[in-house]
Amino acid sequence: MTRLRTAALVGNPNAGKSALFNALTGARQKIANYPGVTVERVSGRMTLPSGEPVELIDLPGSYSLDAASPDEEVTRQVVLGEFPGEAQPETLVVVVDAANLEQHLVFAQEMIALGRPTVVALNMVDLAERDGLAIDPDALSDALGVPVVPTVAVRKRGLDALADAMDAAPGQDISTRHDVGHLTLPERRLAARNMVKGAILSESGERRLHTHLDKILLHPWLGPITLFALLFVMFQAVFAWADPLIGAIEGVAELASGFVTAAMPESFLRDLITEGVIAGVGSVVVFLPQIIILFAFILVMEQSGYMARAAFIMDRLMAYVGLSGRSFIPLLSSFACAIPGIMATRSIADPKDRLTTILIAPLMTCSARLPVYTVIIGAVIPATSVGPGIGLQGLVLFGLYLAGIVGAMAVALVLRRTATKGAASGFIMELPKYQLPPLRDLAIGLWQRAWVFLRRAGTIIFAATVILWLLLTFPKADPGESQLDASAAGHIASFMQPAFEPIGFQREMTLALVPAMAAREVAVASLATTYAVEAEGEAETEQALRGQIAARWSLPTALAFLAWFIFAPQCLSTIAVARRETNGWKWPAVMVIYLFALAYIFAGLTYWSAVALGL
Ligand SMILES: Nc1nc2c(ncn2[C@@H]2O[C@H](COP(=O)(O)OP(=O)(O)OP(=O)(O)O)[C@@H](O)[C@H]2O)c(=O)[nH]1
Ligand SMILES: [Mg+2]
Repeated sequence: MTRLRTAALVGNPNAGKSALFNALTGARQKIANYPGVTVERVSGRMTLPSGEPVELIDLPGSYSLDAASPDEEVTRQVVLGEFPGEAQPETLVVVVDAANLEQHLVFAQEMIALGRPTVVALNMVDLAERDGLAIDPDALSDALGVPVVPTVAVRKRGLDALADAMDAAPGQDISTRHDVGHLTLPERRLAARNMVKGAILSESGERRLHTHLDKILLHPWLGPITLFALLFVMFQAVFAWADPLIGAIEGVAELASGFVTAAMPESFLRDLITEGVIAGVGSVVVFLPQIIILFAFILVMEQSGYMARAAFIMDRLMAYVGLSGRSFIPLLSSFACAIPGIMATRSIADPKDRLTTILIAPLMTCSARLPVYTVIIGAVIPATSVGPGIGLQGLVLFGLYLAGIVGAMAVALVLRRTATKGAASGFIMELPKYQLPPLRDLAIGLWQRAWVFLRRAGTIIFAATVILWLLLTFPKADPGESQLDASAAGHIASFMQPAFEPIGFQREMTLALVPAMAAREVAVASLATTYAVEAEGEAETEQALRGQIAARWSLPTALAFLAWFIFAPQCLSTIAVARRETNGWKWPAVMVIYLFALAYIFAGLTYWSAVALGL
């Protein structure tokens, strides 16, 4: 029996391993312009020019085999053949960044010293060239003692030559390699510097611009101000740009509802479609434009190289609460969704840092909260402007995000003094080059995001809404009784209501909290469906959810509901991932309890102070 030959892509973080992996295997691994993107081993199939199939493994980036963080540990185990159920890969493809060569050659030497068939992919030569840096691959190859192939992973350049070199790799004569196995780290650094010196053909001044950019963006106080301003613009844009589109989608939903009502006879099915599917699921789908705008900003920041700088800036601020800039990227991913955010904590070496980050990740405002926030802000906060180009609604949204961040930092501060006591660990992160975000990657990223959102709407949100609609519709009300009072859902809501009455929640809001455990957006769908069922038979009060809320909720009640959603751990999947990543129920339980407690307390404080202020 012949086993499939395997080759592993290894190298420093952000060298372009996953981009190369995608180019060679046709896969679609996430690539982004900051270190620590890949945190698991991923494999795919490619065929060498000789016709031989090879299993190619993409690994997390690593600075050394003396693994520090869990993702680097994966790399170490796979490379050394210690990964459970997997043989040691025959061929190593060391990916180095031509524009950061000196730093990348340190780990490359460690790989070559293992004495295995090895090929070096001199990647990102386009960026090096753009910077005016030309490297001689042959000189580098002589210095390293292994073949060096220039590549541009994202343009699929140099792939054939790389495949040829991989084909020939098993026949390499290891004995001609310089014996570098015994070198210490400082010696490797020195050797790397000399090798780069010897291999540079020419170097020019294009890098100057980037140095200048960094002087501003990494400046002790200009840097944080820029970051803050950027985030501010992002939240303004979420409202200002999306509003016309949201209005258009709402219009389509109303048309559809009208059409179904006209075309179908009065029936169970018709009510299910108009009240459950169109009112419920539709009320969530209208937020697609906002989700896309938010992610366009985040993806551009990731791809341009700015995000790593933001982490660098945040490092100092985060040190105050006992975290490092390492936690910044997992926390930032949590703005999309806490699940990838919690997964991304695998790149944090210190276990206590990591645990703290996992516990506070749900406080970052995930995109599922956006529909809840926007619908309520749209309903109760007037669309006035409070300054040139500054809308009040965008400001409130920014405030809610900020409240989540401040809450997370406060919790981190407490945790680091109690449950996860320990010294804050240091932070090393290389800063990627600036680049114009490749449009194609942007488009793919946005498409994937939109798809995730729509799939949630079509599956989990749809299912939760239909179940809720059934519970709202049965048992049927007697004449004179309200449908909500008579229904099973109404009984559940009435049962819970005493607990939520004191913090200003109305019964349908309390009810919305139950299905929202499946996914937060369902709170919106649930309110829309409840109002649609209630309005049934009444003189046509057909209006979008925003209008319903504006008519029914007082300002203190609406603000309390917003405050609740800043903190409430309303997402079963996040709890499940926290369990998996912490190997037990203890920490997820701590998380759920503290988050519910905060949600209740802050919703209550908000409600009572708003009432006291006469709002
Ligand atoms: N211009 C240019 N960009 C590249 C090239 N290869 C990769 N990139 C970009 O470099 C960034 C990092 O690429 P990844 O493939 O995610 O890097 P990685 O080595 O897998 O990083 P980790 O998973 O964090 O270890 C992405 O923004 C890519 O689009 C290249 O040859 N030229
Ligand atoms: Mg990767």
